[in-house]
Amino acid sequence: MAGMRTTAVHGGREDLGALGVHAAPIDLSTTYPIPDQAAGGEALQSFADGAAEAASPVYARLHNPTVARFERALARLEGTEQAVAFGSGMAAVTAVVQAATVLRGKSHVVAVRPLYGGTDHLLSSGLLGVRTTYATADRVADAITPDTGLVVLETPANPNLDLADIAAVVAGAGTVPVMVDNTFATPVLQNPAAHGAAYVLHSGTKYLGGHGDVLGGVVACDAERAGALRQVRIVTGAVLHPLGGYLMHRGLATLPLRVEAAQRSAVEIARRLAEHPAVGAVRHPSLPGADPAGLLGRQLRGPGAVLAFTTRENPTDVVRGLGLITPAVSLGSVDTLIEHPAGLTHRLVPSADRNACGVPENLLRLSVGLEDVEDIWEDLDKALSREWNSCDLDYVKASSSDFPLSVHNL
Ligand code: MET
Repeated sequence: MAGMRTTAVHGGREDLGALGVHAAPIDLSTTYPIPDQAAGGEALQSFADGAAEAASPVYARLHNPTVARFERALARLEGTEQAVAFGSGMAAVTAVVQAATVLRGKSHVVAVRPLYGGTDHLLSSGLLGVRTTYATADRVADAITPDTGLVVLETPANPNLDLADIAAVVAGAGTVPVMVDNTFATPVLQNPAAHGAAYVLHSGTKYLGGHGDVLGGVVACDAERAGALRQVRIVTGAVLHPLGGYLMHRGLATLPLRVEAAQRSAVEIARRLAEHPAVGAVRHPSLPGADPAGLLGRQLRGPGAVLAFTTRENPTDVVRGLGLITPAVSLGSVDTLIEHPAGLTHRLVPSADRNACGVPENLLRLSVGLEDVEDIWEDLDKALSREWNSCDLDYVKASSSDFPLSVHNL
């Protein structure tokens, strides 16, 4: 079997030699000529029934060959039979919830916090017609009811890098399928399907695209579940644009190298932040005590390149003092990004719920990019030291206990 880097480069390119091209073709057709109306009707019916391919794509909402290449490549990296791409990560989450609940006559979801704030908000809003019970990873079994259609887990978690044992959550879920958001780890560092996850979700906007210029989502799973996801995608129209499919497919070729390089810098930045007097707690799987269940090496092949830390001063003032690092949501881009979860990515999660799952007001999330590590550190150190030098020492003493790292409520 080919190695990860080889699969990343060659996945979805199997037919290019026969086509006589080197770069994957981009098919922008919205509709396809159907000389034989009956055959076109049969193809349409096949897609409506969930087929991955048919004699003609018929219409771009049903199938797109460029997007299908990206899907095949991602499925190979995740070790699943198939993958289904969507116009955004949130469209992908929505389709999984719809396929696992409404399509199966269920209306209850169990979710482990923290999750990306948009996912948390979607699940708690009731917009999709489901009720959600939030449980800690070790209490999932207690929250399951006969009406539960899906368990939702993100590990490493957005934004605080909490780690969960996927196989243990799958065991707790019993016959209920588990969706794991694998956006932070990428298939380079973790393959949740190998640990029993039924759906492996990515916001492709992050590491898969990798350059901050494409919005998309993708779900890797078995062929049967992929068929149901395609049925949902066809009816709801939550498709990925072919240019998005092309860019995410292209991004996969360099994914292992980008993740490995950013991860090396993140380990160093995490170590230095942990010693900085202006920093409270640092969350990164590489740090001592961050992986009590011993998941590194068993489930997670590396700690990744996203970290989080609390500041002893106002976090927005720290961000204001940065010059090189980009103040922005999202992650997994070539440049280092920093954001304030309580104010941005997790703003729509009630503050009491945020605090209960280890996302305090003074937490900053850092997605370490591909710059020289010394330049990233110089920028961070300067911004942190400026705040530290001007801060009130009484305040520092009073807040030195930091935040409870692993306090969650059912
Ligand atoms: C609109 S908030 C955004 C995006 C992204 N999912 C993140 O965690 O940063």
